Amino acid sequence: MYVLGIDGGGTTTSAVIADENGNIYSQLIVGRSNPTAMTKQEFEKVIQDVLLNIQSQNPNVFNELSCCYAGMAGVGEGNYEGMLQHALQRYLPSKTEILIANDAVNALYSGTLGSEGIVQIAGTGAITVGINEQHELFRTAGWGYIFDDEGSGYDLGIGVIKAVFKAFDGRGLATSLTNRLISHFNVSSVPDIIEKVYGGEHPRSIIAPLSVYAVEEALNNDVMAQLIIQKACEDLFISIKACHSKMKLKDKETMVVLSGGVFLEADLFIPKLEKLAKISQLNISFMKPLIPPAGGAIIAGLISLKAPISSVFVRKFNEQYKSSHQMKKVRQGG
Ligand SMILES: Nc1ncnc2c1ncn2[C@@H]1O[C@H](COP(=O)(O)OP(=O)(O)OP(=O)(O)O)[C@@H](O)[C@H]1O
Repeated sequence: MYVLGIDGGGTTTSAVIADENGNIYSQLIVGRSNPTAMTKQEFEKVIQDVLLNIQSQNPNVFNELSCCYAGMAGVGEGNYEGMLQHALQRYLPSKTEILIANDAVNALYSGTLGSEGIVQIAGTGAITVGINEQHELFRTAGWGYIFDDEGSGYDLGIGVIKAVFKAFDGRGLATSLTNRLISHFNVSSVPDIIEKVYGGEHPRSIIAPLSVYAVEEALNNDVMAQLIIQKACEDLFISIKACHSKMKLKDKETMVVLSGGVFLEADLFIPKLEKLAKISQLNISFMKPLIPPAGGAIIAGLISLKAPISSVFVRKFNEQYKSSHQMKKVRQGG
């Protein structure tokens, strides 16, 4: 049984054709496909490019697709499902079932492999989404970087800049983050950072990448960086707890999947989150994703087809899946 899984996000769109054993037949990673942040024409063009490319890699398998599961950013927030359905229908075989959902479903199933649970996404932004056995979605946080998105890459980046300026003034402890920012922005003094932050691209794209310094310097035992990470964990936990309460899970054991760039070093976050869960007496466990989000879309598609998922799925899928870095090397002939 062949499923096309699409994971459409604010930065990249990943599409994969796979079967219930985790064998991959076509794969592609392109730029963003968030209908809330692009014109209808731009969005339709991305979908067209994705489907034509995926088809050209393996036309025979493409023609036999049982299902296309598209988990896309922005779905559920506006009236985009119709537009997406229409765009997909144009290029897919007529017998292929089309299912559309929010990309949080992909992220959750990349860890739980189809079971209910909560996914805490922390990339450039941060949002908590719970999905129960009835496939109902519960959302907390993630209302935008200006006043929300606590625990996101942007939020950590703001924490880094604040710590550096406070240390400069003597309002805060000296921190190794200062040298990291001076070298990142290639400036000679802390005040020179201001022009770099205000003078260029969108502040999100300048500030969010600084989150990596909070993580790295926390691992290097810098006190200020550790405080930034601790605060992020506390904020993220408040959102997880609120989502858990909305889902009315009570004492039922619940998995929380940590997904997104901020959690690349998940082991820094997990013990802190576990401690907070223990204090709150919540029966939740935190886990890293087992497969990429596009694999989560394949799982969701297989579940809707009531196809059994093989015990070798995760291993085979991970062996055959190429990261965006590997895909780039293939395109460059490396
Ligand atoms: N090693 C790292 N340590 C800490 N933060 C990181 C690291 N790598 C990436 N990030 C953060 O994650 C962000 C990228 O996240 P991700 O790739 O999950 O998706 P995104 O599409 O940009 O975000 P979103 O899900 O909010 O749309 C970066 O902007 C940065 O803030």
